[in-house]
Amino acid sequence: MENIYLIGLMGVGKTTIGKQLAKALQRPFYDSDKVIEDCMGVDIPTIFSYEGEEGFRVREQAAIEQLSAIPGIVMATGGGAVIKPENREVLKSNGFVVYLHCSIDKILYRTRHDTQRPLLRTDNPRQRLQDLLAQRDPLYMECADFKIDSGALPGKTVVKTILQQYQAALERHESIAS
Ligand SMILES: Nc1ncnc2c1ncn2[C@@H]1O[C@H](COP(=O)(O)OP(=O)(O)O)[C@@H](O)[C@H]1O
Ligand SMILES: O=C(O)C1=C[C@@H](OP(=O)(O)O)[C@@H](O)[C@H](O)C1
Ligand SMILES: [Mg+2]
Repeated sequence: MENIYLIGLMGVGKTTIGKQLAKALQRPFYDSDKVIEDCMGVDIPTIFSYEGEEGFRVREQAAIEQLSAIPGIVMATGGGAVIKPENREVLKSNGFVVYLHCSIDKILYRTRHDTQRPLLRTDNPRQRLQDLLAQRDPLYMECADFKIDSGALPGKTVVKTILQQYQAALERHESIAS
């Protein structure tokens, strides 16, 4: 319960909002993608090109498992973290899971100059995002303690709302435990 995990499609703002949340709570921040890149010494597109998505998923699972053992952290996951059932169990059982979502139009706009997301390197990124959302939305929903639109609201409001929901969940948790 102590940790906060951010899940959701590419470009919804997990990394950005996660950093702000951690700062507000004075907690350590980890981004599973960055941890994998730092560990490998290469970027995500390079890992995809050498090891494929499957190889990346194995590394992602290991990173999420290791990071989740650190108490009191805020972690931004990669958009596909929920694919593996093992990750879903780790997220659900170790923290407060926040599902960030926003419109596909907004994601396309935010990622229009991006070169770091191999899954968006396609002729039709809109279709790719729609397909990924259809596959993953039920998985995000399975894990989520709270879902919030990170496109319609200013970042500061998103952070403030998540903090309120997290505090309320902690209080509920403590009253059940006592
Ligand atoms: N609330 C926001 N308002 C405007 N731009 C944002 C917001 N959140 C994120 N962005 C921008 O959108 C892009 C994707 O954000 P990022 O945090 O990397 O998303 P994710 O980690 O979910 O893929 C970045 O360029 C970031 O600066
Ligand atoms: O949706 C996905 O499968 C992915 C999302 C990326 O993270 P962001 O969601 O932070 O962009 C990164 O993990 C990798 O490119 C795969
Ligand atoms: Mg990210």
